[in-house]
Amino acid sequence: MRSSLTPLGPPVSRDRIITSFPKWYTPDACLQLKEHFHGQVSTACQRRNTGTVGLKLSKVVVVGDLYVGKTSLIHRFCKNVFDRDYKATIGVDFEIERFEIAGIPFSLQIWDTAGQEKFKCIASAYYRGAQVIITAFDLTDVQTLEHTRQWLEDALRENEAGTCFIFLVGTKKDLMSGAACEQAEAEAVHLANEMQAEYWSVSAKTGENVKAFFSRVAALAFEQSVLQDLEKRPSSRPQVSDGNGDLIQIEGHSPKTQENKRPPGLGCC
Ligand SMILES: Nc1nc2c(ncn2[C@@H]2O[C@H](COP(=O)(O)OP(=O)(O)OP(=O)(O)O)[C@@H](O)[C@H]2O)c(=O)[nH]1
Ligand SMILES: [Mg+2]
Repeated sequence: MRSSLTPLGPPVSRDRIITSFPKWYTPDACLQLKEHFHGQVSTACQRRNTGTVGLKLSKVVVVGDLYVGKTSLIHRFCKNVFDRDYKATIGVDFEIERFEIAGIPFSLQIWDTAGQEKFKCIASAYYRGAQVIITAFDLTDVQTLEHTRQWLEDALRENEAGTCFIFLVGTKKDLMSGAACEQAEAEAVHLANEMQAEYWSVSAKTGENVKAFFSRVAALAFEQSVLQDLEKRPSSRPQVSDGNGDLIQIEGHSPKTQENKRPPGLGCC
């Protein structure tokens, strides 16, 4: 993960305060099923011992075909607006969204990229250093789902293997209902599992699931950032798990738990 330092700002708005771990959309395609912050993370937050996590920006990159609704999704979350007119993104754009998670400030830098082929080489220059990759498709257009594999491959090529959380997001949920929606979601869940991604259906038009989705993204990125920060610290004593996900220290090793043995971002359901 590549992060940059950002100055402290005014207090975050109430709806960006996360106190408990946000839930997945469906247990059939989710990155982790646990409902609480990692024991070490909770302890670090309580002790305000989260290092530089509160001062950094975590990079989120949103990719997918043109017209699937990437910009609309980001604008719904960051500005609470929806524009029915299509204005193609040219190259890239970004928004910074501030949270308070378990009492610690945390910011996402959300990169909106162009889906149009002619802008692809500009957009792909910004894939590097992503902690989260969101691959978006239009629930009403199955071809856009098929193309997400390629979008993901391109984004992963610019990042270290196993370091990114991957989300697959079906947009325009307001246009789907009944059996057609169930069918589209079932196909997407299947692909999400192949991609080792977490699946969400959202609507930028109605706002359905948009806040819940980004809260989930923020919480997973935050937890990973705190764990990485803790791991980087020199430890004079080795540690063993006490069986509850917390650690007991012994002589001379760095922290390791059941939960962080697998590189975060690889499906762990
Ligand atoms: N009904 C409905 N329309 C949506 C939704 N999200 C986006 N749209 C519409 O879909 C069109 C494309 O949306 P954009 O957000 O501009 O798509 P994009 O993926 O950013 O497109 P590029 O920037 O070209 O890659 C616009 O006309 C939006 O109003 C949604 O949730 N529901
Ligand atoms: Mg756009």
